[in-house]
Amino acid sequence: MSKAEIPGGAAAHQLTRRSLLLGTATGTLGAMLGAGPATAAALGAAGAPPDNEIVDLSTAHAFYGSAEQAGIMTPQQRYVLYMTFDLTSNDRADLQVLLARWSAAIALLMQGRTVGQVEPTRANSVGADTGEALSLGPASLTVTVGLGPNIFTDAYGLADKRPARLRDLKQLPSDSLQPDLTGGDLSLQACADDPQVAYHAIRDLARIAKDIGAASTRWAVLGFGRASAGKGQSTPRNLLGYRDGTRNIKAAEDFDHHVWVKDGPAWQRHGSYQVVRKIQMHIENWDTDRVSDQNAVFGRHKESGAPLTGQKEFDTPDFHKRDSEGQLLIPATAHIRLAAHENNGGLKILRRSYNYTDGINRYGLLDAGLLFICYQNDPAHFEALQTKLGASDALNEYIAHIGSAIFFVPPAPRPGHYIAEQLFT
Ligand SMILES: C=CC1=C(C)c2cc3[nH]c(cc4nc(cc5[nH]c(cc1n2)c(C)c5CCC(=O)O)C(CCC(=O)O)=C4C)c(C)c3C=C
Ligand SMILES: [Fe+2]
Repeated sequence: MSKAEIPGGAAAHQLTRRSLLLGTATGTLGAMLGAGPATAAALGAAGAPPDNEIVDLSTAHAFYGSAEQAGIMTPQQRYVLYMTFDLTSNDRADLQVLLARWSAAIALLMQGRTVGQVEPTRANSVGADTGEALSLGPASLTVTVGLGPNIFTDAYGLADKRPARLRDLKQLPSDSLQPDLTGGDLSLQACADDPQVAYHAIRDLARIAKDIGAASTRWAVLGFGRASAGKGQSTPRNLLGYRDGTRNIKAAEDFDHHVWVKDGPAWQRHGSYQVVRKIQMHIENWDTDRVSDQNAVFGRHKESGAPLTGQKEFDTPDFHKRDSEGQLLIPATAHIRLAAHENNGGLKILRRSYNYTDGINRYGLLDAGLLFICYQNDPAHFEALQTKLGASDALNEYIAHIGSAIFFVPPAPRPGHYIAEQLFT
């Protein structure tokens, strides 16, 4: 995804204290101050340095210009605000206006601009933009729009336009879905390196939907600490303490083969199917488990991220290797054995997940988990993996799938056009 300079003094913005966010304070400050006790203390037991990453909050991604919408192949930003919406109007013109106005607004937001005046010229009128992202910079914001299965019905005259593989997900083993965390007619995935920038984008887009009378909010999750890595990124950790994203899709040919839709009408090509699962973690139970057992759950070492058959994070797992007693080193129920493409006929999905927390539940326990977001050119690929994981994954003892949704993400519009415009022609 291309980086673009923002108009109006982005370069000046670039090196202000606000515009640079340090990946790990100990790591980057340690390097600036010289290696001292703080840096030494930050080294893990394995002697590995912390993951340094400097985030440039003046980076902007382009809304127009790529065939695909931003926010899928884009290097993963640090935060997400993910929200789904219910349509509140049966008039297809309202949906059309919503997609047109959202497209224009997203193009501005991704440049770090407002969607309208914060302080209107007529002082006694309502601001078009809520203002909380003024001067925060674009922060690599991407907003990705998804269309849910219920849009493609006779009610909107769109029944014959439904993408071939868009349908509700089938019931899956391990489903503990809560209706208020499930479904939606539209989705917005706003990712940014500043959570306030992501929040502002969704808030102001929700305002536009309400203003038109086209859609209302359904469910939302604020995610942090990206739990998977794209090309060129170091692998972050999920809330169970494991590196997540080591064997994620990174190569362009894998995107072509597994992520982008290549068939059907032109308006669907370069689109993708977005599947989202809100997965709650039983963190206190996990924290009482022995690390050897935790390693067996994933089939990887906690600190290094190496497979149990290797030494380094990116060593290829050997799913046949056994110990001297004939036991598989990566157990039969290990998460990576069940999910690996080698054991699923070559099937791969793109994971773009985030950690989340909802604070503390009514029992005083940590209410947190993983907002699992994945992209693939056929949602049956997610279903195949989750059918297997839901039935046998050792991880199931520590997680519950409580939310779920599926959307078709159309390609990016050409300049001067809006998302999914061809639906209405
Ligand atoms: C249906 C697909 C998947 C769900 C749901 C899922 C949930 C989930 N995963 C982790 C943590 C890890 N997953 C890892 C690897 C991995 N996971 C999936 C799929 C789903 N995970 C795949 C396809 C893979 C790659 C397997 C491989 O090829 O080896 C890993 C290991 C590191 C990595 O490669 O990313 C971790 C750790 C959690 C915590 C979770 C639900 C809460
Ligand atoms: Fe996984």
